[in-house]
Parts: sequence; structure tokens; C-alpha cells
Amino acid sequence: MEIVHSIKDLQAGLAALRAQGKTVGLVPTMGALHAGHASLVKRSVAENDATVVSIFVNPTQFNDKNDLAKYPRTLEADCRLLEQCGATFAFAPSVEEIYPEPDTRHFSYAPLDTVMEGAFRPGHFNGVCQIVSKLFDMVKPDRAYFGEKDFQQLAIIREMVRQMKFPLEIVGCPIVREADGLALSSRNQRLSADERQTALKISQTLFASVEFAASHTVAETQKFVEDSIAAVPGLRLEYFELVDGNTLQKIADWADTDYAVGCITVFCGEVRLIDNIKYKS
Ligand SMILES: Nc1ncnc2c1ncn2[C@@H]1O[C@H](COP(=O)(O)OP(=O)(O)OP(=O)(O)O)[C@@H](O)[C@H]1O
Ligand SMILES: CC(C)(CO)[C@@H](O)C(=O)[O-]
Ligand code: BAL
Repeated sequence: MEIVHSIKDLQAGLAALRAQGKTVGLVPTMGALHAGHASLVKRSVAENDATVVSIFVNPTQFNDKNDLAKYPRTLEADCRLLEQCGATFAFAPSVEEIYPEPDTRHFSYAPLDTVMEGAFRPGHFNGVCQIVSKLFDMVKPDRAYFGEKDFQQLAIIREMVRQMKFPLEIVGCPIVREADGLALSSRNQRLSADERQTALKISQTLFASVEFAASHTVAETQKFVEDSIAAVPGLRLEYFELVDGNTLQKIADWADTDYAVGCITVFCGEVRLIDNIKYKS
């Protein structure tokens, strides 16, 4: 595996592969890699001749400076994991390399990007689209891999690709969880041992809500989740929304969709965690 920091070096390496007719997969990340990321990388390695993994804590998608400052950075360990997964390039650019001047482009995919994370992290998806579109332009991948843990992000990137006609395939990958159910997240590293136990209630509540939903209305299921989280000291619910998985609009009745998804964001102490779950129709 080659570790590259400049766009020029990355593109030189990619040109050599392209000249041999090789396909390229791209896995965009912000580093602090874990088994969730590894699942995306392994899938790309299996489906493409070469895999680029970008490691870049993208400042334009952070609306909270504290969150940006505290985001874990573990480049050496990340590169060891990527090597084991069979990645071809780890692309770890500086902020100046990616944004030599401010990116003034504005991306708007309303109503997909105005609800949930879009409402609580103003500008977040604009920043995500800025960096992801730059990566698509730089790498020109055949396929790009994103996790379903960031469910709304995946929907917005699919819409960006559709509208901007990027000639690539977006591959959504299932959420990887700890053995006890907690969704893997780089931000889990910031949890104390006690908080880690408390955070477990998030996935447990989602799993329980799927069983509950089988014999209750959407409104009752909403209340079940809200009450379950409120009953846990140390957790603060930011939102829980039951939405159509394609439109991301709230549903009022299970019959409104055959693809219902519950998206949740919870503060565990100071750490903001997200998760989601599908409901059977
Ligand atoms: N547990 C997981 N299962 C599957 N994919 C995941 C998981 N965690 C992250 N990903 C995916 O990895 C890619 C990079 O995500 P990112 O670097 O933000 O990691 P992260 O763990 O989601 O970090 P954080 O949630 O703290 O921002 C995204 O496409 C994301 O959806
Ligand atoms: C897609 C992404 C790498 C863009 O910075 C980020 O939003 C993430 O890690 O999900
Ligand atoms: N995984 C989404 C990146 C972020 O939280 O900014």
C-alpha cells in the first residue's frame, strides 16, 4: 500500500493503474478507522482492482468547532489497518491541499438535506458534498463505498450523483456493530467506560422498538423510543424520526411506506452518536 499526501501523487498512481485498464474503488473516511470502515474497504477490495481510502477530517462539514478539534486522529494505526485490508492507496491530504482557497460551492438537495442531521447540523451536508464531489473529481472511481450508519448522508450522496451525473456506482454497506449491538463509530473512542455502557441503550432501544412496532402505531413507536431514551440517565435525545427510507420524510402510518427507517441521534455525555434501524413492513 502506498501512503500519499498530494493530489498529484495520487493521480500519478491512479493513471498508471488506469493505463492497465484497472477498476478503482473509493472509500471516503475521516480516519480513526475501525471494523465498520474495514468492512467498506474489504468490499471495495473484493469488487475493484484497486482501492483508494481517503483519510481527511473535512473542516467544512463541522458546524461545531469543539467537535472538529476533538475528532480523533490516528493516521499510523489507520494505515496499518488499511494495509491489512488490502487497500492500494491511503490518501491523507492536508486541509491546504484540498482547499487551497475557500470552497464557495453550494449544494442543496432539499428536502433530503433539510431534515434530521441537516436541521441539527446546519451546513453539514453542504460540506460533505463539497469534499465528496472533490474526491469523485480527483479519483474518478468506478465505485464509491458509504456506510448505512450515516443513512441520510448515503441518500444525499446518491442524489448528488444522480443530479451531477457522476459516472460511478454508489455502494451502500450495512452497519457494523459491536457484539453487544453498539454501532461502531470513531466517536465511541471519546466515551468513558461508564458512558460506553450507557451508550448501549441506544441500539437496545432501537432493536426493542422494532418488536414494539409490530403491534403498535407509528406514534406509539415514536413515544416508546423517546420514553426509553429519556429513562436513561446520561443520555439526551436530540431526535428520533420514523421516515420513509427513500424520501426521508416522516411517516404517519406504517402503510405509508414499505421501507420505514428510524433514525436517532443521542448525546451520551458530550459525545453525539447516531444510529438507525429498518422496520419490517
Ligand atoms: N459502524 C459502521 N458500519 C458501517 N459503516 C460505517 C460505520 N461507521 C462508519 N461507517 C462508514 O464509514 C465511512 C466513514 O465514516 P467516518 O469516518 O465518519 O466514521 P464514523 O465512525 O462514522 O465516525 P463518526 O461517526 O464518529 O463521524 C462513512 O461512509 C460511514 O457511514
Ligand atoms: C463521507 C465523509 C468521509 C466526508 O468527509 C464523512 O462525512 C464520513 O466519514 O462519513
Ligand atoms: N460520519 C459523518 C461524519 C461526521 O459526523 O461529520
